[in-house]
Amino acid sequence: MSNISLHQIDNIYNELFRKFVEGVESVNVVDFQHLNVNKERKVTSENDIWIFGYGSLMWKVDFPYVDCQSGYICGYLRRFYQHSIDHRGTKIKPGRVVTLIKAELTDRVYGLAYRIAVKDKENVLKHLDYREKNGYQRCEVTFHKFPDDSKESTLKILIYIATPGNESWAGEGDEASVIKIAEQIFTSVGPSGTNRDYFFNLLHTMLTLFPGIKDNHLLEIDNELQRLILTCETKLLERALKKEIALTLHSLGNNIPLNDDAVQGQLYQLIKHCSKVGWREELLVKELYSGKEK
Ligand SMILES: N[C@@H](CCC(=O)N[C@@H](CS)C(=O)NCC(=O)O)C(=O)O
Repeated sequence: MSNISLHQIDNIYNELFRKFVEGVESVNVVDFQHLNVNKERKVTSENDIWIFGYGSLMWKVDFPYVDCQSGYICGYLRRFYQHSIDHRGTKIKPGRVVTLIKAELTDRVYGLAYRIAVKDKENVLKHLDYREKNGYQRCEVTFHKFPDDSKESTLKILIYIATPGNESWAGEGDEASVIKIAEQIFTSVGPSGTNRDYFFNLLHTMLTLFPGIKDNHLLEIDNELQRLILTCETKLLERALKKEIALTLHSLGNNIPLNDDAVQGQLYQLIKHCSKVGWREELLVKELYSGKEK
C-alpha cells in the first residue's frame, strides 16, 4: 500500500470532501401551488373521470386534469409498505413508497382528487398504469371533499393501491417497522430521485394541504429519518469517504506521491461522484450495514 498515513487521508478528506458531507443538500420539495386546489371548475363532461392521489400523485402531477379537489377516502390507512424498484430504488436496492391498507371505516386517507377530461382519459390511464406498474392495481372508491364537505358531495373515484402479496409488498414483520422503513428511505435512490425527496415531498404536501390532520405513520418515520440524517449521516459519510480515499490510493500502488497525476485524477473522479444524485445513499447503505452503530 502507498506510504499514505491516516493523517494524510484525514487531510485529503478535510480539504476535498468535508464540504460535500457538511453541505446542506437541498431536498427538491415541489411547489404545488399551481395545482389550483378547490378552485372554480372548468367546463367538464359527465364522462370525465376522477383519480385519487395519496402519495406521489399529490405532488408529482405529470398528467392533464381539469379540476383538483382536496378530500379523503374512508376505510384505509396510508403506509410505506411498498418497495419501489423503479422510482425511488432499484431491484438490487429497493426504496419505499406508500400504498394503502384496509382499516376501520372511521379511518381516513387524505389526498387530492383530479378530474380528467374524457378526451384525456385513455392517455392518462395508460400513463398512470405504467407509472404505477410495480405492484399497484387500479380500483374504485368513494371520495369525500374536505374541508368544503359542507355540500356533503361524494364522488366515485379511481385509485391505485398495491395490495399484500404483490412482489414488492413490504408490510409484514420487521419490514413494517418504522425503523426499517426510515433506514430504507435514508439509503435509497432510484431513477426518479432520492427516496428522501419522495418522503419529504409527501410530508410537506400533507402538512400544507391538511395542516390539522395528524398522520402518525408519517410523523414517526419523519422522527426516525431526521434522527438518522442529523445524528448519523455525517459520521457515516466521513467514514465511507475515508475508506474510498484509502482504496483509491491503495489501487495506485506503493509510494506514489500525492501530487501524481494518477492520484489527482482518481481523487477528482471521487469528487465528481459526490456531485451526482444519490451519492450519499450509495455510501450510506455500505456504512449503515457494515455492523457499525446506527
Ligand atoms: N398510488 C399512489 C402513488 C404511489 C406512488 O408514490 N407510486 C410511485 C410508484 S413506485 C410513484 O408514482 N412514484 C413516482 C416518483 O417516485 O417520482 C398515489 O396515489 O399517489
